[in-house]
Amino acid sequence: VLKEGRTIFLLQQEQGKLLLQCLVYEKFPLFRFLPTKVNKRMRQIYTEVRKLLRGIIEKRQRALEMGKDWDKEDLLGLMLKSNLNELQESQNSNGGMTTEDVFEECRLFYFAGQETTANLLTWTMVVLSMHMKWQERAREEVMQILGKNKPTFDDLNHLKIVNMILLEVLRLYPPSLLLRTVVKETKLGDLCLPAGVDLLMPMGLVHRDPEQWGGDAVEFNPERFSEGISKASKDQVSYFPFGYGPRICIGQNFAMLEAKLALSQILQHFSFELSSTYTHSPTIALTLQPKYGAQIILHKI
Ligand code: HEM
Repeated sequence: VLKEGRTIFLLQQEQGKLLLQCLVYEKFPLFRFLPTKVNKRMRQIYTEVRKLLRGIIEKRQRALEMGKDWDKEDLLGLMLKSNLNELQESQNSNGGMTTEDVFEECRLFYFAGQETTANLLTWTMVVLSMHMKWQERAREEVMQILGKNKPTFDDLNHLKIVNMILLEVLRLYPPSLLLRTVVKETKLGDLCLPAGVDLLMPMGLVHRDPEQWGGDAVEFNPERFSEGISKASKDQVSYFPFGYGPRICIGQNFAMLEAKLALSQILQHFSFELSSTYTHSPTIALTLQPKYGAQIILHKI
């Protein structure tokens, strides 16, 4: 599954890049049906990912039906088990999710969880290279709590400075876009938004609004999160790197845990600085990315 998972990540990454070339479809919707190179490759990737994921799902489904693997508590297992339980309880073949539904959920999880978390880590490395004082503070905390040991779940929850740093990076460099489509005519303040309009939440602007964050709004200052998220800005709704409301990121705790796990191990073993070839140019390309890459030099410690 690990090997298939890696292939799925690579294919979806390529799919994301191709998707950027499809923005023209907004203006020319019929383009999406033409047999262009991009369209053909996108369809090919979809089919390949579908085959790989369905293979993983069906294999697990068969194992569960034979009474095996009920103790595996991963996401796929949870979805399939709850599904089988529901089907048994409702005695109704329409209850529960279909294999196709489970496939779509898995595809979404692969897509939503990969580049976002990778970007958070990338920007954290960039910003900590620009602010050596914070890199040292983070390393001190990591060494005090973990020494050179492998982090446990409990250890990661005690990393307060690292947590503040990640929250501040998510404020200044939120990886994800937040889009909404107006479904019926809506009045918003003085604006009248007609149905069908696409909205892009200006997360980056709200996260840097001096009225909310104070005079140092554009500066990197993790200290502002020292008393938690709710005390960092004037209104709590000014901070939404993981979205807001009922569709808030379901993977947010997992993402923070992954980032802490990776960052703490990097800090344990390396100090790092920016290469002179680095050019700071955050660019939105599905996620917020360093336009010219993030060239970082690591020194073993
Ligand atoms: C730093 C990392 C991450 C950021 C910044 C992020 C951000 C977001 C945002 C802003 C949304 C809301 C989208 C909307 O309302 O339109 C979202 C949704 C979602 N995220 Fe994340 N995410 C991250 C990591 C993850 C991870 C690691 C996973 C899974 C393992 C994940 C799975 C999902 C899923 C499944 C949704 C859709 C939830 C729904 O519609 O109910 N995300 N994410």
